[in-house]
Amino acid sequence: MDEGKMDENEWGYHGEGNKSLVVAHAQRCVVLRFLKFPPNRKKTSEEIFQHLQNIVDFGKNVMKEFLGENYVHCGEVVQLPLDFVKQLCLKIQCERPESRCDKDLDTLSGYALCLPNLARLQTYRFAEHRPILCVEIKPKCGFIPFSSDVTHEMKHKVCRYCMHQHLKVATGKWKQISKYCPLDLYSGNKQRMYFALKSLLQEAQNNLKIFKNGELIYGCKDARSPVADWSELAHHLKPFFFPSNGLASGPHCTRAVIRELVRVITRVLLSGSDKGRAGALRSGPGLRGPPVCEASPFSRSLRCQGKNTPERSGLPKGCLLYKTLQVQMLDLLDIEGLYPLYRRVERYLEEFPEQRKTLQIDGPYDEAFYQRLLDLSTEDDGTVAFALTKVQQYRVAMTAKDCSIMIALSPCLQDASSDQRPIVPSSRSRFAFSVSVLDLDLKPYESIPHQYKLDGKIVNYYLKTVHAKDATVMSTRFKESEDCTLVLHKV
Ligand SMILES: O=P(O)(O)O[C@@H]1[C@@H](OP(=O)(O)O)[C@H](OP(=O)(O)O)[C@H](O)[C@H](OP(=O)(O)O)[C@H]1OP(=O)(O)O
Ligand SMILES: Nc1ncnc2c1ncn2[C@@H]1O[C@H](COP(=O)(O)OP(=O)(O)OP(=O)(O)O)[C@@H](O)[C@H]1O
Repeated sequence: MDEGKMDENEWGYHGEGNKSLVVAHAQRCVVLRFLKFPPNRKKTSEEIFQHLQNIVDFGKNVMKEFLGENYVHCGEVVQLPLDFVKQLCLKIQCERPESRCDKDLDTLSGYALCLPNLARLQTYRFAEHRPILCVEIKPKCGFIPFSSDVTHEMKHKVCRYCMHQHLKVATGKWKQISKYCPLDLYSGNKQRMYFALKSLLQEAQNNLKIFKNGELIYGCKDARSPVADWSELAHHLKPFFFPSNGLASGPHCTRAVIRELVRVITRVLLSGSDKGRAGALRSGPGLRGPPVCEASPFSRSLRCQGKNTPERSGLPKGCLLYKTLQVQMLDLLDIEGLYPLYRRVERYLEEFPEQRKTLQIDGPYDEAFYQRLLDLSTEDDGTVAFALTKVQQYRVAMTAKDCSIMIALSPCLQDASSDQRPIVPSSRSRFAFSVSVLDLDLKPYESIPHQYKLDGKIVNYYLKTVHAKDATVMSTRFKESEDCTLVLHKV
């Protein structure tokens, strides 16, 4: 990229999250990722450069090691003309969802990350004329805490995502509870994975987006986005999955297309080579938590039918979901066990503030930082060193709980032998695919107290409302059955 000759007209709004905004080049397969800040909290250019460089280093030295070279794209920090950034910011403003406008794009430093556009097959430097379909999934935390520090029994039964749904709906973030449960997606059981993916398609929230040729065609821009329209989605997808047959439109066609999509995504998610060192993190068999979440409609319906809870089929060790889950499980103590250790580090830093650098709280995220993450002991010897290791592991785990997976699918030409990339078949077509992870920014040390408070809020809200309601239903049912028994007895 020639940073000297930047033209804002060649770039378009692509998407944004809570902390960054992404623009994509119209022709080339690259994006620029800018940081965002609340209006009154601007940082210096030097701080922004360091922040972005830390993101790159963390990707290179930590996440590539854990997840594997092929899945992680670190990009590079680029310095752009300020005039270009200002014009670009003005140009894209009208496309930003209202709910994200509480933060402004950083237009003062001129720094951004330049990354491959993962919504297109990243193996190409230049956009092809071949159509490309891309599915982005933010799977969230795929396990139930196994830590003995957990004080609420409910946290050993219902996963955080399912509990959090109730608080999110109550606070108006989303309109309705999703049937998606991360434990179903991470189960490795195809039936459960289909259910999870279909649930994401029904209620995408910020967990699913679909792009066609780089354009968002499905998924929420914000809570006010219109409800999911499967027939419109099927209309977009039909040429990919049924390229040459005249499958009639209508509900039958919609179902067939969605079924194909879900099957292909499941296959891709279960594929992968065994590179990366997530295996070094494998915890013992006792340290895994229950395989199902009691709130998942899938396991609930099995229970209602009197069937056993499904076995943990397990994910293949080479696949990205497996590796991501291993990194998530670096959260060995749960926030309840971690928080006192964070306080220990805090007390130490209050006494010796100059040690912040030595402890690598704000980087550098180098090989030494990575090596310390591999110590999975949970025996607290009372030292700051132990507390620090657990704090850093927790930050990395939280990062893996909030990252997204991008799956890019491109229909294969007849002579697919020339294609170097893996292929996934569907019933009527074949796709070359690539899988990547994005949003691997290490969670800040400062967010730990917020995590602690939020955790309490999520659980208490769930216990107060949903569980209490369930208990009322159960006791009514119990009363009814008692009444019933009494009646029978009398007769
Ligand atoms: O706490 P959670 O689980 O709600 O996750 C936050 C996400 O909300 P979600 O539940 O996925 O809708 C949240 O996503 P949205 O802004 O809601 O799209 C962010 O990803 C946030 O990360 P950060 O503070 O920007 O680094 C996420 O915060 P972290 O907890 O990962 O720091
Ligand atoms: N390299 C990339 N290629 C294509 N699209 C990307 C890329 N990086 C980010 N995006 C798109 O931009 C969106 C926002 O990016 P990202 O998730 O990194 O933002 P964030 O603000 O860090 O997220 P969060 O809300 O989790 O903090 C993503 O959901 C994705 O659709």
